[in-house]
Amino acid sequence: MTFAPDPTERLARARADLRMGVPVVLEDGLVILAVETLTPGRFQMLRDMSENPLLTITGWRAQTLKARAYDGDVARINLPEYATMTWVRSIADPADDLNHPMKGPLFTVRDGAAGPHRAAIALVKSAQLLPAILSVEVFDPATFAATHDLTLVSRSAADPADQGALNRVVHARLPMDASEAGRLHIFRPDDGGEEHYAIEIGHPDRSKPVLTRLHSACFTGDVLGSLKCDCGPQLRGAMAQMGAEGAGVLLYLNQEGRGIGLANKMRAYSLQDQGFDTVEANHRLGFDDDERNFRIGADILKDMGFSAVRLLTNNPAKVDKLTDCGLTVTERVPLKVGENRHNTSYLATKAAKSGHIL
Ligand SMILES: Nc1nc2c(ncn2[C@@H]2O[C@H](COP(=O)(O)OP(=O)(O)OP(=O)(O)O)[C@@H](O)[C@H]2O)c(=O)[nH]1
Ligand SMILES: [Zn+2]
Repeated sequence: MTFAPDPTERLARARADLRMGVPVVLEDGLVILAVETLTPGRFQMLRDMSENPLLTITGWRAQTLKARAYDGDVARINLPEYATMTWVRSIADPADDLNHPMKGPLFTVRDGAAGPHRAAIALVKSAQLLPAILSVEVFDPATFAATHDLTLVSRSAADPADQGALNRVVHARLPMDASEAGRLHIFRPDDGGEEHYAIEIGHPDRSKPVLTRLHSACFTGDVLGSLKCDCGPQLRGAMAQMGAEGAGVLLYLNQEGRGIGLANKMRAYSLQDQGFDTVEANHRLGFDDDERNFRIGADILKDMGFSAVRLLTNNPAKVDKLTDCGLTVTERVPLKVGENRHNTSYLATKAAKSGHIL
């Protein structure tokens, strides 16, 4: 027995380090730095360490930059001699793409293992940073990490499919506008990631399908009343329906911006102001159109004793994911509220490209 953190527990440290610009060491023998938080001092140290540092971006970002992605979902680019911090940043961040479209030629690497780079990209994504990393290889990663007091993580721990289990923390009574018979439950993952919430309304019968909503956090829509999406009215509409029926469960999942985080969502909004739609903006940033993991929702529902749901959604992917996770979705209940002149094209894009039912 030891007090030392296990590989899953070390993930939270690794995410915090990367967000501060501190390198992280992968057990496969890679020292990585997030491009978004790169500092001049550490950039220089990385260059001094190796003749050939690599800059890894996602396949989506490579597509925008017209770079070859031999590894499919990631592209490992040789860091050119002339690369400055500004140049590296411009590879990761599309903010200025339209003014400076030509950044290459970019030489993508074919040899060597892509797996550790894929894990590194998953790690910076889970830290809600731009999906781009700089790396150098080290021969003895454990000694290197110990010598420099860096966090050492295993590739399997960084795999998002292998995320930590959720634990119940507490629940308490919460009277609300939608229903005075409300309870708020808090769930905490054991990998130090975001907490998620379940709002239980009334006393749903566990032996029958429960009216359910999987709501993804949207600070702009839920709190600020943004008109760019339909989240705020959907949140309140779902709660009102549960209140009217006397029972229901709303999962408030902290997966802001379809899982890319608020800062990246605002980067996507800037790109949308340049004329790209919600899906294209995610891709130009290097993300998939939807980075959420709905298994979290399924795990919470099961933990609360529910096995069958009537799901309030216009998104068939949510139905499929819950079904894949062993829940029975007896009905998809449409939730069509909050359309306005600012979000018509956003909703149309979700219907055309993401399979949403209008
Ligand atoms: N990346 C990105 N995220 C967005 C954008 N607009 C809204 N979001 C996020 O999208 C999520 C909203 O999704 P939900 O309403 O839960 O689900 P949905 O997939 O639209 O399906 P419904 O159940 O039909 O509402 C929230 O996390 C928002 O923050 C955008 O333009 N870009
Ligand atoms: Zn929203």
